[in-house]
Amino acid sequence: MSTASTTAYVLRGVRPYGTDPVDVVLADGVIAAIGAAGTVDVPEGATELAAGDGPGLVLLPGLVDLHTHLREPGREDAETVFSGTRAAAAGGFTAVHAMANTTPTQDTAGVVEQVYRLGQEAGWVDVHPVGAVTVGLGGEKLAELGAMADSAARVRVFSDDGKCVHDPVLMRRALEYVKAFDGVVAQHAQEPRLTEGAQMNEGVVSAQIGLTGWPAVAEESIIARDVLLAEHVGSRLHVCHLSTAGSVEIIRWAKGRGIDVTAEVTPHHLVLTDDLARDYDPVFKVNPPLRTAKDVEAVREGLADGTIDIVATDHAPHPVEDKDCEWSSAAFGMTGLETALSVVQQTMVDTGRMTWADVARVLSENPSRIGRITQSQGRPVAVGEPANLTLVDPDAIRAIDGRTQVTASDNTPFAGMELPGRVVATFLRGRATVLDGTVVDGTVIDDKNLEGATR
Ligand SMILES: NC(=O)N[C@@H](CC(=O)O)C(=O)O
Ligand SMILES: [Zn+2]
Ligand SMILES: [Zn+2]
Repeated sequence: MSTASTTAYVLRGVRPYGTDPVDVVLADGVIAAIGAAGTVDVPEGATELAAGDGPGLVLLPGLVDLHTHLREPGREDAETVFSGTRAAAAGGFTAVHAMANTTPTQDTAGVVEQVYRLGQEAGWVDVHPVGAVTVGLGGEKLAELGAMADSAARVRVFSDDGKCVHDPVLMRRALEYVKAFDGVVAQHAQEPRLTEGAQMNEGVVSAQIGLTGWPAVAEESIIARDVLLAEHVGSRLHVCHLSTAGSVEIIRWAKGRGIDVTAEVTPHHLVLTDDLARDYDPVFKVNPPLRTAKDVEAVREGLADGTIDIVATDHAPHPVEDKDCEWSSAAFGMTGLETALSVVQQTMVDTGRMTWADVARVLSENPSRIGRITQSQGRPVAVGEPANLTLVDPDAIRAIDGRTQVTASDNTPFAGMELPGRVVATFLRGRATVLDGTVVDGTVIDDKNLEGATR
């Protein structure tokens, strides 16, 4: 049962991709009309959303996250499918890919279908489970990739994220296997031997404060190996959370050679540096680690010039007891769903390096394409298209506070900072999941996901 399509909306004076103001009508789950003020037919009883004073709200295709940790099953104390997807809607997302490092692992058709159904029941965003590459993320035996692909969850993205698929033979087999169903292997690029006991980026800061370093080469050597493997077997590779200047160079080289590789950067790697580790506050402990200012500049440049295809949150919620402890025993990871768009605005749009159309590309169109969900998500803001939309106020300034975020965990590295931009409304197939910057509770099972088996 879906409550979609019952309410019609007219968005007055909004700017698709940041262009000139128009009125946009949403009805029956689709974009019914777009036109100059006063020129479009507004269905009777439609709810009006006005852009207010100033330059007006920016209308984007609903955001798509290729890398979200929802923690269910297994760590419901950190997040559930419900709480994590509610946070995603608050952040402007209409679809997320749920990473496989759950307990039990998302390595069978049964577990991915369970997560897929939980996503439908929650109804906040489309949930696309990622399948594990190896059984239990153990790195020894390929999981049932085909069964997950054929399941109701229709898995296309496979990853042992949290762990690297280190065995080159297994990585090769996985790349070969996923070709049969147009899948992609998303690699967490971390050479395990080079990162034993690693706590933060290896560099000046780690030497000064006495923490074991995670060298850039541990990431870069795996990426270099994997792009060559992908070329050798003619398969598609995706690189998770790329974080170093050298990694950007390797991807640029690989794309120049025609290798079918895509890459993501997280919001935190676009702005934060390893200097933040100096106070030993584990909120800044993450994998891969925060790097240097030079790396931050390189990933921004790579994102602007298209070397890096997408921004993915790597939303990694952890309960207080796993983060509020000594640095060396704290968990790796930070939340990101509710701050991602603001960080991209601050680092890329407000600096003049990207347009809002570019934001739509890196946060919606490209992740949809990589995840093979282009029937339903990352589609143009155009008449007849499904009304998966995000309405942003770029002039708002928000003070970030982990305790008031929608996610069940409060480990945001942006706590205490002010960030530009606020998600005013999010629509999933024409149904508002967020209005006036607040999530709309009382949603019900949404089984209209066109990519799923239940269409
Ligand atoms: N990014 C992190 O630091 N942690 C992730 C795992 C991962 O993305 O590698 C997690 O699951 O907590
Ligand atoms: Zn990872
Ligand atoms: Zn991750």
